[in-house]
Amino acid sequence: MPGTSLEGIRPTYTYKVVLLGSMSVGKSSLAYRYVKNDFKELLPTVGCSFFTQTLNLEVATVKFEIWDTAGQEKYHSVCHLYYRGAHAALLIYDITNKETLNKAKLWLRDLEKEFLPSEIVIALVGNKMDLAADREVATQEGEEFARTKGLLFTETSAKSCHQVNDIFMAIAQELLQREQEKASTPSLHRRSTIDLGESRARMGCCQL
Ligand SMILES: Nc1nc2c(ncn2[C@@H]2O[C@H](COP(=O)(O)OP(=O)(O)OP(=O)(O)O)[C@@H](O)[C@H]2O)c(=O)[nH]1
Repeated sequence: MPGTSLEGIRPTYTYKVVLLGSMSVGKSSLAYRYVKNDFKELLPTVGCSFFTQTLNLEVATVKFEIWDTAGQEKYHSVCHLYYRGAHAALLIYDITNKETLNKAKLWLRDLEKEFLPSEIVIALVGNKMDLAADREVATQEGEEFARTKGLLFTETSAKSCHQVNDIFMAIAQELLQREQEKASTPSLHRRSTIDLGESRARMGCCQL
């Protein structure tokens, strides 16, 4: 019967996901790997770039709008504009560079000022796992920090395609679970649809 297929009744959720982290940790490479399943040695980001990816899951369609921010220090002051309205954030560091984990902790503090824990899903991501021989950050260190802060955690390699799909899938699952919880407690504020005014503001910010 028309309109009663699984496709017809499956809800669609659009989520803004921001990638945050120091310069050269691999933000663009992770987005590129996830969306294009490819890796390029040079992907410099000026200001901000934008990717979309759609996941057709059994219970819902999830559309990710992935905002890739430049890690250069000069962009840090405008970054709160990028993550405004975000549903999820990937805090990315480079496992071969301890300082990038310290910077990720500062990004987390920024996010904590802007969002309640229930408003955003945050994943801590140690990238460049293929360079484990040059590791400066032990897996346990990232894992332990993520656990104390209630973050999702994984180590990835955009280059060798390790755990890249998995972390985005974990984020999708967590967001959908929160949708279910919200549906069963209707008084809570729903954030699954994109407000057009808000969306226009975001486009403006991307032209910085
Ligand atoms: N070995 C290895 N190199 C990587 C990986 N991910 C990224 N790179 C390299 O690290 C460098 C920086 O990658 P980008 O993706 O441009 O990093 P970014 O965080 O987007 O950098 P900005 O846009 O400057 O903030 C590039 O030379 C990439 O090829 C990885 O998983 N493994």
